[in-house]
Amino acid sequence: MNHTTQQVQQLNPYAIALCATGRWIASRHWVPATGGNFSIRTAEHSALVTASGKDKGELSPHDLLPVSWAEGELVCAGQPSAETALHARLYQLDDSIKAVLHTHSVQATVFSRLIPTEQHTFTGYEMQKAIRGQLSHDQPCPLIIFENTQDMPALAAQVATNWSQVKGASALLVRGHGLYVWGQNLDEAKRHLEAWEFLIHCELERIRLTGSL
Ligand SMILES: CSC[C@@H](O)[C@@H](O)C(=O)COP(=O)(O)O
Ligand SMILES: [Zn+2]
Repeated sequence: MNHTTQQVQQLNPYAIALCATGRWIASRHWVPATGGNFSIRTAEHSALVTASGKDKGELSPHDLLPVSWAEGELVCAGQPSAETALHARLYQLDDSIKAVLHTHSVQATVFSRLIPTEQHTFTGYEMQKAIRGQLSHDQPCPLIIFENTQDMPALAAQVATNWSQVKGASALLVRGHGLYVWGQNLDEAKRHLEAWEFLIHCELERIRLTGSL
């Protein structure tokens, strides 16, 4: 990145907003040890994606790399997140997705390893209404769990194959790994993240106290 591009990125409102979001997420202890990654859509076939290996609580705007995709090919000048393929696939699957946030919280990681099935349905929590499309605590709120892999294009393909089950929930869990959420803008993605982390935390406590899945 040349000096002029770097200066432009310092003033990029998308990049500034994602850095602030990273500080907020890190303050909740949801992205330890460089875990997690974030992106925000900048046009139909492009997004800013966090650079790989950064402390996500200490991002500066030049750690947000422009990534574009066309006909399945990812193009980026630097080294974007190792999980860029999944971010890009989510944007391709749903035009209304404008931001994607991925976290590695203790609660999501432990919860994903306790649940043996491919889906867990939340019900009875008022907080479910913080999620787009959820109108009542009584409305079942499913969360799909994918098996972890280091092959990100394969995970992205799995998500695409199962998209009809996933999209209503605005989130997915990767077993032993972490949570992905998305939204129609960055604020909605943040709200979904906070709501899902809360719901997962509640379910984990319920399972711990009752011993029942
Ligand atoms: C701390 S290792 C975590 C990584 O393997 C990965 O899962 C992750 O979320 C962060 O990868 P990154 O390439 O920095 O975006
Ligand atoms: Zn991760």
